[in-house]
Amino acid sequence: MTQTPQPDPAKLAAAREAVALVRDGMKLGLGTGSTASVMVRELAARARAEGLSLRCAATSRATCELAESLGLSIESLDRIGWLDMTIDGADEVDPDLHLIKGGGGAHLREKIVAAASKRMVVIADPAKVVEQLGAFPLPVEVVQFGFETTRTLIRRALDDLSLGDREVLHRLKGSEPWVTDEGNWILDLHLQSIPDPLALARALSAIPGVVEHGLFLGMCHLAIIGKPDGTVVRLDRNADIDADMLAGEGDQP
Ligand SMILES: O=C[C@H](O)[C@H](O)[C@H](O)COP(=O)(O)O
Repeated sequence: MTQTPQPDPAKLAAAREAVALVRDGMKLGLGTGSTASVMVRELAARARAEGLSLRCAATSRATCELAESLGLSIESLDRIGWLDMTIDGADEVDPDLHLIKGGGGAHLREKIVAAASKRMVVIADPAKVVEQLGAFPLPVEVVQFGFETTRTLIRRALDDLSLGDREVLHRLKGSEPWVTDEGNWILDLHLQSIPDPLALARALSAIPGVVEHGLFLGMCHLAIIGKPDGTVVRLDRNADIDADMLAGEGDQP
């Protein structure tokens, strides 16, 4: 029998803390990625042990398959309607709880599900906590039609924001374009830093051909940061971030 590998202790701690927020009868959004997968496993185990009745919407095919394989019932978002809470991972979290998401290419569905939720809870390990967004390449989902034109329009928008000369790379899987669950392609914007996330978000959203970018601004209500020793830190918006939480320092996994 194939054994599930032991989860990273920091991700497990964050996932457990988030799953403890779940109440019987809730309607939940389930995120995507390695941290969200740990959460889905914990949620399924708790639901089974306590007989919780939950209705869940998944943010990707991968999460849907995992959740269903563990006995969670997945419905379409439109069938469930508004959700009580979404629990998801992130690639970066800043002190305002602005996020970069989409490292796994799921940010389009993730953003729709988060927007349909009363509360978005992000779970992450300390490496995701940053003072300023942008070291992680910003994913932008783009339709295939006119792809190079859209890429040029994005480069011009970056120029206008004094973010020119940055790499705008077509995400590949092997030698083929990486295709999202919605059948689109992804550009990864290697920006190093994003001094004005709101201006960038507005500029990207205004470009025809851009379906969705990975900036989640003002959407996250609570970030739960798991640490390798199994403890967690909760970050509310504008809470001071302890220096040792910052990426590259302190308790790294
Ligand atoms: O598209 C993927 C999602 O936005 C993930 O939540 C994000 O990439 C974090 O994933 P992980 O928990 O694997 O680092």
